[in-house]
This record gives sequence, structure tokens and C-alpha cells, in this order.
Amino acid sequence: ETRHKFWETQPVGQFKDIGDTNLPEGPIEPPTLLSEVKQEPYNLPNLYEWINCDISSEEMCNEVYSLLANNYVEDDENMFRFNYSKEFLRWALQPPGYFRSWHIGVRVKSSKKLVAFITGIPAKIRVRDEVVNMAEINFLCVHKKLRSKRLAPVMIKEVTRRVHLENIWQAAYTAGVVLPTPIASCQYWHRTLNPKKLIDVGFSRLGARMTMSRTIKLYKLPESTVTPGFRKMEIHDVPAVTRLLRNYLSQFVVAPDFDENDVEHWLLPEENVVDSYLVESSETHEVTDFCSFYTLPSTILGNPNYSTLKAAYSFYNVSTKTPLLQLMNDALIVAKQRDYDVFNALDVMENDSFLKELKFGPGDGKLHYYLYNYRIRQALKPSELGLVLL
Ligand SMILES: COc1cc([C@H]2SCC(=O)N2c2cccnc2)c(CCCN2CCN(C)CC2)cc1O
Repeated sequence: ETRHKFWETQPVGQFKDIGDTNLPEGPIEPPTLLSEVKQEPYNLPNLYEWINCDISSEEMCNEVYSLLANNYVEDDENMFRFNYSKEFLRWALQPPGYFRSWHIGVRVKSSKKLVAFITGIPAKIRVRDEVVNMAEINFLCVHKKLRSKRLAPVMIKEVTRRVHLENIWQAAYTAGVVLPTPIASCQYWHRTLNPKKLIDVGFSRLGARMTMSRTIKLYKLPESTVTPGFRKMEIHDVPAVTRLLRNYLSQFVVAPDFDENDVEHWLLPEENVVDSYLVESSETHEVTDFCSFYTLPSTILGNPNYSTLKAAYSFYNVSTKTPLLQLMNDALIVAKQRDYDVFNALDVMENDSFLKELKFGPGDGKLHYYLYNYRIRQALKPSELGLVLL
């Protein structure tokens, strides 16, 4: 059967190796010579051709946006589908040092219709004490009408080939399904901000013995944030936020190795894409804490009253002076002020310490993290993971 037929051929931790502590941690296969990397693209089925998607082109960005909006990840009951915005896609795919050749589309030769997509972006990721140049692989999407044509394996091989051509030999990716072999398995949590809408659209259900007014009261938040010195991040804060974040992330087994350019790209607020706040001490003007979330709406499938759910996703948060609980409550307050319906978080980093207390509820699925061509001695606890992929 094809279950993992593909993944058993790849340099990834294999299920049969679990627990074999003799296997060393680190790259599974050595780099090959660039001249030995396959120079030409893999073959696609006859009707289809590869296309480099220039995401900065309005027309191409529209095509990618529409393919994802109609064919990308849905929840397990097919009630919601991610609706990544165009500005979000440009942000996610054009970080410092990005390669346009890693934004790979498959289109129908005759109609030129985009029917599949997969992307990579370069990222420096630390695994314990090793900083490794990796590709972060994301947005693997095959049109609903072309599923189980075994397109995904050839797309994964093609993006791998193009990553190898740039002399990069490791990758990081996530999936809602279990493949060989997760380095960590995390749980989604959701904090209701707009209970009436979430119940109307079936995202959440009225609790037993709970009325709607009691539920609205349960999730009510203060009108304004409570932490003195809590303010939006600005460009002049980049050096201080970089120091704060690098120091904080050093405690995790796997985490991004952000420099100031990365922090400017990934964390400087951008309308409708990413929001970042910090706490500046009024006496010392020192930046002591930081919180951020990104904006990823979801299309509501088949509801007469609402078409979109506005969701915020916890990104990177650092608390050195303000208790994390209070800092994240201020993030919820700002998200509510900005009309988000729900605030999502994974149980990574120290998130477990505030999820239940801030009234997050567990979600419908797990998110499994993977490394390509890099073995980890044993799976990590979510609290050992300091990496959030979009
Ligand atoms: C409905 O509950 C969840 C919905 C989602 C996602 S899936 C698409 C979507 O629009 N979502 C959404 C909707 C509204 C608000 N935030 C997110 C998630 C995150 C992904 C869950 N993976 C999806 C794929 N399987 C295989 C595993 C679980 C969690 C939820 O507990």
C-alpha cells in the first residue's frame, strides 16, 4: 500500500529507527556535490508543467491566493478552510534571502490554470547547539480535482531538488497528519473572543447548562490593556526586540536563529498580517517583554450569516518582567479590540502555562513538526519547541 511508500525512500527519521539511540543526532545523509544534483526538473504527468510563481506579481499572487482559498487546508469536519490573504502570502514568502525559484507552481499546459503549489523559504534554525541553514517548506496544495494522482511526491522532490541547488540540505515542515517521523506533536488551542459568532458558525458549542449571555460574560475582556508601557512595536525597537527574542529562544531545543533583518521582516507590525507589541519600562526605557500574533482568516463553508472567521495566531512571545499570563491577556484584549473572533495558540514554548487560565479550549487536531535529513535523538515535548511555522 502507498502508506508512506514515498517517505520510506526519503532521508527522514524512519519509524523503524525510533528508540535506536545508537543512531547519531544530526544530518542523515551528507551533502552531495552540486554537479551531482539533478539539473533538470522532475517529470510531471503529460498535461502539466512547472511554473515559478512570482508572488510579487499581482496576477500571479491572485492565482496563488485563489488556489489556496479554494483548495487548501480544511478542518476535520470540512466546515472551515484557511483563507491566507495576498499580503500575508507576500510576507510569508519573501523574507530576507528568499528564492523565487522555491515558489513552485504546477499548471495545465493548455489552459495555463494553476492547479498545485509548494513553497520553500530559507531559514536559519538552531537544533540544540547547531545553527543549520534550512528550507521551511509550506503551502503544499493540490487542487481538489487532482487529488490522489500522486502529484504531491513529485512536488516535494522538485522543491527538494531546487533547495539542494542552493546548497541547502535540511528542511523543516509541519503537517496535520502523522508521517515518518515527527520531532514534536503539538496541540491547537483556541480562545473565544466573539462567542456568539463562533457558536453561530459551529466553531464552538454552547456549554452544558450555559446560556448565551452567560457564555458572553465568561469570555468578556477589559476594554483596554492593563500593562503600563504596553505599546505597538516600531522600527526603532528592532535591535532591542532582537536581543530579547534571541535570548529567550536560546532555551528551546529547536528555534529560529533570527538576526535584526529577520526580526524586522517577521515581527514589525504589518496591517492585517502581523501585530507585535512590547512593554517598555517608563524609568529605564528598556524593552522587557514582547508579544505577537499573525492574522489568518478562515472561510466559513456553508453558513448563511457569515462568510469569514477572523483568527489571530500566537506567534513569538517573550516575558522577562511582565508575567506571561498578563502579557498574553493584553494580547487577547488587543485582538478583541481589533475585532478578531478567535485567538489560536499551539502548546509550544511556554504557552501551556497560560492556555487553560486564559480560557483557551483544545482544538480539533494536532500539528506535527518534521525535519528533513536531520535526526533528533528522541521526540521533543512541545515546550522544547521554539519554532512557529505559518
Ligand atoms: C475547527 O477547529 C479547528 C480548525 C482548524 C483550522 S483547519 C482550517 C481552518 O480554517 N481552521 C481554523 C478555523 C477557524 C479558526 N482557526 C482555524 C485548526 C487548525 C488546523 C487543524 N488541522 C487541520 C488538518 N487536520 C488534518 C489536522 C488538524 C484547528 C481546529 O481546532
